[in-house]
Amino acid sequence: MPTFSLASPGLAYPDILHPASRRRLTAQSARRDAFVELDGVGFAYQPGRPVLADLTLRFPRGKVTTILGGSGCGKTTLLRLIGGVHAPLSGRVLVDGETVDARDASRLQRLRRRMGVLFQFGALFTDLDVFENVAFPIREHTLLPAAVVRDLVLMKLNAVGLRGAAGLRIGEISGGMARRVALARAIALDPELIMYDEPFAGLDGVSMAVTARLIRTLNDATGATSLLVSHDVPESLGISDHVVLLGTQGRVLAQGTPDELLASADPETRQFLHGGADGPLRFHYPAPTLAADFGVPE
Ligand SMILES: Nc1ncnc2c1ncn2[C@@H]1O[C@H](COP(=O)(O)OP(=O)(O)OP(=O)(O)O)[C@@H](O)[C@H]1O
Repeated sequence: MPTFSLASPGLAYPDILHPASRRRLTAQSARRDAFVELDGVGFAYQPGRPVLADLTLRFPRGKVTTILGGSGCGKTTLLRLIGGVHAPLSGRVLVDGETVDARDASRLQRLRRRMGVLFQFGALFTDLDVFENVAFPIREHTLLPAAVVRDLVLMKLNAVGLRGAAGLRIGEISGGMARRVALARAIALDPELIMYDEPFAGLDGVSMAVTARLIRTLNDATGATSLLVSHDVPESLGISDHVVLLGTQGRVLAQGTPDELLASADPETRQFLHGGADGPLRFHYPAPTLAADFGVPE
C-alpha cells in the first residue's frame, strides 16, 4: 500500500480525495515549495515599451536560483519588482505567499525587513567604516542596544571573514573585500530572501570564487532563499540549484538544474551558456535599417 504524508512536497494526492480538494492541496503544496512567485507579471518603465510581459515564475524555497539573460532583458527589473521598488502593471508578485504591494508602505516595509539585497558593485557608504556599513540596516530597522548591535555586526563580519577589518575605512579595502562587506550588510537582519544583483561584477578570479562560495555557504547555513542575477555563467551555475534563462521581455527561454541547462540542445540556451557572439540571440539592439539611418541604397 502506498504511503504518503501531507507534509511532503510535490506528492501525488490519493484518489480518495475529491478532485477539487486534490487540486487545491497540490496548488498549496507548490506554493509552499516556492518562496517567490510571479503570476502573469507585466511591467514597463515607459508606455508602449514593455520590459516584462506576462511572466510567470516560481523560485524554490531555501535554494539558490540564478537568473541569466542577455543585457536589458529585465533581470534587474525583476529583482526590483520582487523588492517592491516598482509595482507590476499586470499580474502579481508574491513573497512567501504574501503579495508585494508597492503602494502599501507599512506592509511593504514588513516584507522588506525579510529581504536582503546586494546591489550591483556593493554600493557601500564610503563615508562610513566597515563596521558602520554593516550596522546601518540593523540601526535602521531595530532598536537593539548598542552592545547587541556590536555583537551582531561582528558575527556577520566573521561569517564573511572580515571581523578583523571592522575598523577600516571603505577606501582602505580591496574590491573583493568590499563585496564581502556588502554581503555582510545584506545578511545583517537574517533575511529569508537574499537577492544578489551581479555579485561577481568587477572581481578578480580569486575574489569571485570566494564570493561564490560565501553565497552558497550563507544560503545553506541560514536556510534562506537566494536569487542571483549574473552574467558570470560558470561561477553562478557552480553554486546554483536552479537556473532560469530569460529572453526578451522576460520570456522564459529555459529553466531547470544547471546540468539540465548545460545539456540543453536548444540553440538559444546553448549560445547563452556556452558563449557565442551570434546565433539566435542577436548582437544588434533593434534599430532602423542601415539604409534608413545612413541614407544609402538597401
Ligand atoms: N529606471 C529606468 N527607466 C527607464 N528604463 C529603464 C530603467 N531601468 C531599466 N530600464 C530599461 O529596462 C530594460 C530592462 O533593464 P534591466 O536593467 O532590468 O535589464 P537587465 O537584464 O538587468 O540588464 P543588464 O544585464 O544589462 O544589467 C532595459 O531596456 C533598460 O534600458
